[in-house]
Amino acid sequence: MSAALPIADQRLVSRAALRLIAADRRTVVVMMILNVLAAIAGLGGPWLLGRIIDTVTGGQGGGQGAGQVDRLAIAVLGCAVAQALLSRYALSVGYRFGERTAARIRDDFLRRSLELPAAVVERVPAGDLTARGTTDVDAVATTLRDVVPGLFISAVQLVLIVTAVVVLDPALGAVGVLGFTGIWFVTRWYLSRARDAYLLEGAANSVMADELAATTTGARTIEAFDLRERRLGRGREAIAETRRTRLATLSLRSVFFPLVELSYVVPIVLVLLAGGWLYFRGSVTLGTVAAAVLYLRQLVGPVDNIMLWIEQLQSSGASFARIEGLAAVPTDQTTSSARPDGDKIEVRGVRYAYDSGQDVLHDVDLTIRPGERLAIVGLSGAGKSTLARLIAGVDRPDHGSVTVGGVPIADLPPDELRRQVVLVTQEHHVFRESLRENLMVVAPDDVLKRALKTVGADWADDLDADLGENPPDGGQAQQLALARVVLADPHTVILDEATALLDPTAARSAERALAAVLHDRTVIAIAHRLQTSHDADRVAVMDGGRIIELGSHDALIRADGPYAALWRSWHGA
Ligand SMILES: Nc1ncnc2c1ncn2[C@@H]1O[C@H](COP(=O)(O)OP(=O)(O)OP(=O)(O)O)[C@@H](O)[C@H]1O
Repeated sequence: MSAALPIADQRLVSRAALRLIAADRRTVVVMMILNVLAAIAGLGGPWLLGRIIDTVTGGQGGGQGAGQVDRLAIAVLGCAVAQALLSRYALSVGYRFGERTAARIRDDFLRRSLELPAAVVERVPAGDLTARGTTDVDAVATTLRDVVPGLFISAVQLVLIVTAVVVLDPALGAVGVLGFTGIWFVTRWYLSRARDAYLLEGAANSVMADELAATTTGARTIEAFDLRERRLGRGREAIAETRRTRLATLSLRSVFFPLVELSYVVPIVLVLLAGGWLYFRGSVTLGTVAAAVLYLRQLVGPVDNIMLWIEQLQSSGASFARIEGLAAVPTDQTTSSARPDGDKIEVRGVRYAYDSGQDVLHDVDLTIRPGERLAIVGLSGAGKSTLARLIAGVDRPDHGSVTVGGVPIADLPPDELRRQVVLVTQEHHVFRESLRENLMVVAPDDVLKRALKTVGADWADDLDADLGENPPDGGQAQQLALARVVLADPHTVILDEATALLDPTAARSAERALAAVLHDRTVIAIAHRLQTSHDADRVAVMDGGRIIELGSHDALIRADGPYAALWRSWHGA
């Protein structure tokens, strides 16, 4: 168990973000044009106010001056209305862009989750995939919808306002821009720490989700083995770690925002000082100084938003890196284009270890002849299920090869693999769908019903029955899984405790029925019952990750080796 899913590096995240923007580039262009127009309209106000001040201080009294001021004031109002309308329109275009892009991310996540090799999904902590698919996807979707459009507007406003101050008076513009450099250093300090801190927070969330999932799904086991205290301890540790990582990001924010607040005052004070000095020297008018200060005051809005959103971008950037991490999972699908030549399965010199631990299979050699019935027996932990997974193409051997018709089984594309080998274990998933959809194939009703009947599923007469509302019990789910195998009709079926959840009579009848359907198929059965190995053409005896005996039941009994001993112990002799 356990290796967590990878996290995408910054290069992959940037590339993914550019891909999302490119996918909706027309909207992005419209958004950009609307924002530029809105920001230009916003620039009119301070400039016109500066002109009003100059008109009044220039001593243009009387009717002519008042008329001029009235016209300027109406223009200020016009600019404000135009800015509001354009911004509103830009924002709604932005929201639509955000929602569409969020839907794309959700869609990609679902597709990538489904493409993950089964062996990877089995080994990653369940909470990790769940947290990425819920908390992380939601965080990115919210950011895309609310933050990205706003950030865009603010960035355009920022550029235009700074340009306006410089055009208004280059000297005052230079002082203002100089005053804002403090924010640059504060932001750099924050950004250099924030990504790692948010990644740690995301990882802690995953662990907590995993612990909670394990506690809820394992409720029965916890009760049976009195593991309450131990689970509580694990839960508390996970909660404490989540709190610690959240406090770390919180403390970064608690330094960042006050420093940003302070940085706003600096450029205004500097421009007032420089403006006053230039005014008394007669280099600028009072209106120009007032307009420059108003512009710098206007900068506070967009810069404030950008700072706030940079913060949110950090946390959702970490979420996006976790979502994109799925793309970095090696899909292991070196799908072979070669088609198997025949149905013979060959296991040659196979060694295998779980997660780079110790080998649990050592130099296993086995040839399975088409149409034969092979029973694999051995004590618990001998390696039977591991060998079954390799033959089913779920895992790949670390050394050696497992092939069908000369092609490595794990390299077969999923559709081809399903036609070749199907592994049936006691873990069957029943989807919250109709019985018909749960059978996984499109076939006429009578074919589906015949398959269900074959495996003794007499309860399953209504193909439209909603299994989400009336979930089948363990035995019924097992019959459903066996019916899926009958319908998939592969040439090799591996049964690993496939009937363990049925009562002995039902199990015997399901096995017999299955044997009838699979009479010309290759069947590999991990044998837990005497009858299975007795009825097999050959029996492979495993011990300590090796095949130590191979032959027919009769021959092995005659040889009086480990199988004969096992057989006697099964008999209770
Ligand atoms: N997912 C896993 N991660 C790590 N080790 C594993 C995993 N599954 C099995 N093992 C180890 O591999 C070895 C072989 O296990 P395997 O399940 O193949 O044996 P088995 O003969 O099928 O046993 P059983 O009859 O109890 O199912 C055992 O030592 C087991 O602990």
